[in-house]
Amino acid sequence: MSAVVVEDLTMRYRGHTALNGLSLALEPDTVHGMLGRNGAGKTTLMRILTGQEFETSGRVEVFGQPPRENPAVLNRVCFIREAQRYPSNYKVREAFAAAAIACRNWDQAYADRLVKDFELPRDRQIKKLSRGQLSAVGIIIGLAARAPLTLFDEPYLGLDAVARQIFYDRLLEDFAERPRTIVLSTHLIDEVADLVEHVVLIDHGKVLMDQDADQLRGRAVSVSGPAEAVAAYADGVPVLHRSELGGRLRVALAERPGRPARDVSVDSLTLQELIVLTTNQGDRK
Ligand SMILES: Nc1ncnc2c1ncn2[C@@H]1O[C@H](COP(=O)(O)OP(=O)(O)OP(=O)(O)O)[C@@H](O)[C@H]1O
Repeated sequence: MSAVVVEDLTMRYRGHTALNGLSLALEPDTVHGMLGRNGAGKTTLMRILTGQEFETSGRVEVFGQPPRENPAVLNRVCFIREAQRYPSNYKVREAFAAAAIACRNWDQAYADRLVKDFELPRDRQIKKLSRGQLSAVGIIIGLAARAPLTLFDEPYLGLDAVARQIFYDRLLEDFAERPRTIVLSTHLIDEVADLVEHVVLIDHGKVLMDQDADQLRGRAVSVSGPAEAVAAYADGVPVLHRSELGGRLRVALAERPGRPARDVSVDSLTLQELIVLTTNQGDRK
């Protein structure tokens, strides 16, 4: 059974459609990357999945039930947002104490290890933390909560590269021992390219791409060379982008067609390049 099923989901705010007939199924025990441009609808979708917002229309099920005002679902969900707020006078350790009460699967020993990894000052007031330290608080709560559905919405604003790597490493280690359904929304696509198992690309409130990462890795290519040779090589394959200069042609292809001629060069596209090209192509339609 899918962990999340969304069918024809629409969310309209006054005068604006944030989700526009979006359909999606997320497999359980998988790390999903949720990608898309600013304003694509990612946060709105996550807010609906976690019962913080109610859809205008459509079907939403999390673990087989609608999340709306449903403790049986919401007790199994943890949502960490970019600008997570805590009561302003809380100290770091008090935020964790509150999370321990709210989260059924909370692992305090694991939270303590993560506090050391991120070098967080436990006794400091949350409002005095640096931007990155504040993000680390959310990440620790999201990991130590061990919720069956954990959603991280751009969780690492201000977090330095070392701390981001600690997050990715701990997430993978913990996921290997305790598989659960994780949704990670991020704009740092290449950083998470090896971490995510499944990629969902949202654009203008719809799903533009919904694929296993393994199928995407190394599949899309950039091809360049003499225009005629490249055109012959690319024949019949979906073209994501095309540019021609002085008899030389460069195309980005959604799939690698096979062995190229000797004067045609073929390079793999990164996940980020593929996402950008696919989004641009979607926007042109
Ligand atoms: N409460 C609201 N009232 C009106 N419009 C809203 C509201 N919340 C979100 N929107 C609009 O809905 C669209 C989707 O917003 P959303 O926050 O879901 O995007 P996002 O994909 O998470 O973007 P980002 O990557 O910038 O965080 C945006 O155009 C946003 O301005």
